[in-house]
Amino acid sequence: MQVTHMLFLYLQVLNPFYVFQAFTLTLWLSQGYIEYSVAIIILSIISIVLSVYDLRQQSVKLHNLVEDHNKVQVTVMVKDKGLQKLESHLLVPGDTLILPGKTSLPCDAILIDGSCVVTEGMLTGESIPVTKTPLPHTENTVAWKSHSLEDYRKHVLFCGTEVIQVKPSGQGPVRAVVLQTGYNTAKGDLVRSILYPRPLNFKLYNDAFKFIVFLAFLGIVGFFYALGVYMYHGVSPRDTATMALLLLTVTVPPVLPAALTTGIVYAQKRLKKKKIFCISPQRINMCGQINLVCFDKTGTLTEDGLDLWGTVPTADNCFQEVNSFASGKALPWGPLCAAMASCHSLILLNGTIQGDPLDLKMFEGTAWIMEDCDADYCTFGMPGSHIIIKPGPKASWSPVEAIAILRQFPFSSSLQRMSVVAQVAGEDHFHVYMKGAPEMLAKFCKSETVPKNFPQELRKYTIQGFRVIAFAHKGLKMKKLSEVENLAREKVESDLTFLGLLIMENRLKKESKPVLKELHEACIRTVMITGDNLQTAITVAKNSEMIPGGSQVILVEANEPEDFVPASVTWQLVENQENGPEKNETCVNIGNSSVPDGARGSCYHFAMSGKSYQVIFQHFNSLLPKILLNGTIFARMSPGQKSSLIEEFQKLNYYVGMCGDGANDCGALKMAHAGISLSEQEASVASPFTSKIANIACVPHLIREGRAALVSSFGVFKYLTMYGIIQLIGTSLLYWQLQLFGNYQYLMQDVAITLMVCLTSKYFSKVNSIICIYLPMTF
Ligand SMILES: Nc1ncnc2c1ncn2[C@@H]1O[C@H](COP(=O)(O)OP(=O)(O)OP(=O)(O)O)[C@@H](O)[C@H]1O
Repeated sequence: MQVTHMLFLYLQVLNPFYVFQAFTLTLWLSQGYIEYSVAIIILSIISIVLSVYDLRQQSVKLHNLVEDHNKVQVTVMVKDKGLQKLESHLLVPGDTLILPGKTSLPCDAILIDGSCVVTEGMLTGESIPVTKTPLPHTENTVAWKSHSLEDYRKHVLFCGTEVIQVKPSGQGPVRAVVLQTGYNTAKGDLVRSILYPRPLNFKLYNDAFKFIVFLAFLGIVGFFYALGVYMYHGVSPRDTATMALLLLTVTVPPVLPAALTTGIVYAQKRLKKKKIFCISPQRINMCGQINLVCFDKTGTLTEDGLDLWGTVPTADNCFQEVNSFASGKALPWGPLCAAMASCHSLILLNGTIQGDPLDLKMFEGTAWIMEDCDADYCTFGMPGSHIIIKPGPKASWSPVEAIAILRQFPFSSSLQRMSVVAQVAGEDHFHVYMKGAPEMLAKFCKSETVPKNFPQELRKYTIQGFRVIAFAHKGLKMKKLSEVENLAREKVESDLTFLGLLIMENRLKKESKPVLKELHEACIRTVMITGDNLQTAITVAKNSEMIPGGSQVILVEANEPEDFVPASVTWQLVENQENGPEKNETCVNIGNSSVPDGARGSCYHFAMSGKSYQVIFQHFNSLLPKILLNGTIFARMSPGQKSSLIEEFQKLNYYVGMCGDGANDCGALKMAHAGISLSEQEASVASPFTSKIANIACVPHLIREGRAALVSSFGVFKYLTMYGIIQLIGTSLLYWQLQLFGNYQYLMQDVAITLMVCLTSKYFSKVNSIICIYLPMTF
């Protein structure tokens, strides 16, 4: 919807504050305050024009963001008529779209034939290519969304995203069926949440409103006082009424509501210079109130491009020697090397390999190369239109000439794993390779293939802060590609053989430590919410001093109820973990839930996994707030759990900031009072704030500017209300003598003094560091 200038003007003039002002001006004009009234009319016109211009700018920006994808030409398949070109706004759910190549998607659609690679940066802020696969053809009658569980997003092309590559299947062009259009799309939903944000319970606005009501009450008292005085002196009823109404208007300065937004305008300009963009300026004031900031780990606190450290293969169910990458030797050939070379969702785009930074690093580590399937390989008996990988010149010797990646079951944060089906050149059967979070992957492996010392080996690396990925494999007995194409994910991801671990360095960004220190000094709590391993998260938190040296970490583990055993929570000091789980452990059962005595000091930090969080959320809801008061590390959290945690913090009256970089943080970014997405995309609807500089230094900048805006709005508000009360008292005293302030006195007070205070507020609101202050939010 395009909102015109005239509509904005109309809405602005009908604003109760301008209606009140019109009433006041009429009164003043009737009293002969000509110069003063003219000055106020000029100021009001300037103020209305500026706000209309500002609103229109915001609306045009948002409109362009929405409209860009609405004006494309699309090709649809029409029954009995073949292919037809039409304007994208004519699409309706159920149309069959043909995707010829690079294009912007004007609607949400489900892929039914062929696969394609898209960038979803506009929706998620993350600009890495994502592979979309067609909806599998299954015979059952279950709705496709419930059938594919969380995986369904892998088949859906979202409006506003860009298709950068299409891969037709053997059966014709890439086809998708339109699911939703316009405001009903996922993007429309996000835009709606910007236009009509969730009402935020902001104390400043609530208190300001209460104070205005109080001033209005004072005005009414003044009104009756004036009536009394003028009637007592026998003044005509008409003049008495005018004088009484005049006193009523004196108390509430008409510029009051505008004063609350002055700071925001200046703060937004300063943020832009620091490459922090904002699509919801009302949130800036709220940033000043933030007293808890949640951080995602990978890509936010730590570097995105991880460095390879080593691999630990298994043989005969035992871990072997570590192959270190630092030695410079090529990774020796073996099943683990084959898995690393083939289990990823990288794509070849204009000759360069692109995709998830983790996948990129891992593939580089194998020194294999990637090619699109060409005639050569098809002569090997390999099917066409798939990615082919083969040993590069620097790779170690391998008996395998090439591997074709035939099917991908892409990675998702909630699944914590991905798998591929591949075929080795010259072989007539297929292989499944899987990689993912070690704890998750072990669940899909045959237990006898997982080394007995798996937990200890994993802990050995995670305790050093490494990021660990595990690999597994199985052979598929099928002979035909068509059988592979119809395989369900559950069938592929079962009974695997554990292959080993890949260990990656997880280096802190250089800005992380000083920023966390600054936040601590300002008494702002910091919390880590990550999808990574719990021990890795604890180590990173210690290294970054999110958990200061000398503090103790208590591991909270909660177990689901089983048959006759109720749900339980166990507490364990991380330092005591080596002593074995039996020792130093306290069990707390339902009905007897309490936080251990030792944990009440602030130098204790609770750490828990997403699984434990879920159990506590469901079975120990009254215990949750107590844990959250000292909870600092939340690991292996799914995207849904991340946003639920933010909501729980908000219930404890925290003003929560969230800083994240990936698609798995989107829900949490939207839920927080101030979500900051680290993204190269300026125009993203993923969160209210976007920082183009990919480190957490934007957090103190934003809090500082928020506080500056808040302090200046509050200062101007205080000044104006004080000024209103002084004017009420002054006028009341003069009324006693049946006198009034002169025209020029009002002119000086209202225009010269008040206007100056509002306009120069930007100079007294600039702060250079966040200090530990308690902002004056109540009167
Ligand atoms: N491309 C991938 N393929 C397979 N497994 C992966 C991949 N990327 C991450 N993982 C595994 O899944 C886990 C969860 O990933 P997720 O992206 O949710 O969080 P993260 O990147 O580890 O951390 P953060 O939430 O701090 O960004 C990771 O810890 C890792 O073990």
